[in-house]
Amino acid sequence: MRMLLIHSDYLEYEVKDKALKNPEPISDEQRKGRLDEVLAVFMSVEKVDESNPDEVVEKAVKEIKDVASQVKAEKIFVYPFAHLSSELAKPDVALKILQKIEEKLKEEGFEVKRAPFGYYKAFKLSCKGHPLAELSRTIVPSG
Ligand SMILES: Nc1ncnc2c1ncn2[C@@H]1O[C@H](COS(=O)(=O)NC(=O)[C@@H](N)CO)[C@@H](O)[C@H]1O
Repeated sequence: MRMLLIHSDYLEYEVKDKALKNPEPISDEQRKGRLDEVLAVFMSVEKVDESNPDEVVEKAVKEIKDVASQVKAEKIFVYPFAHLSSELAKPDVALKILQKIEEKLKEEGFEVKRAPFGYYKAFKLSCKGHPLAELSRTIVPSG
């Protein structure tokens, strides 16, 4: 999994067209979303992650928690992003992993939003620009 973490004043998105034949079903209220004072995490789930999704979820949550505590972010935006890797996992596996990451981060007490999966989306992002505001992480299952 490849992650790009941007500590932001805000991230907002608006769903446009379908990018997959069968994107994740969403409600009308999920067509737009915004969080302020947020750690935006753009994530590409990779083929290699399919071998041990649970381990990837665990490692990703640990990394995100670590960065969130360093930048003192209490809100996380989980953003599916297919452009950080050329070895993408299948959409059904990717969605499950992203949903689990969202769930675990909520259990950890963060306010979390997840952008809809399988859609083209317009988005606006305001990066804070401090030294830790732009980070990337690569996570691979050990087994
Ligand atoms: N492995 C993945 N990791 C993260 N997001 C993904 C992944 N696969 C699909 N998506 C989601 O599905 C959308 C489209 O995926 S894509 O790889 O860009 N495009 C395709 O798969 C093409 N078959 C259709 O355009 C992405 O914008 C993202 O929302």
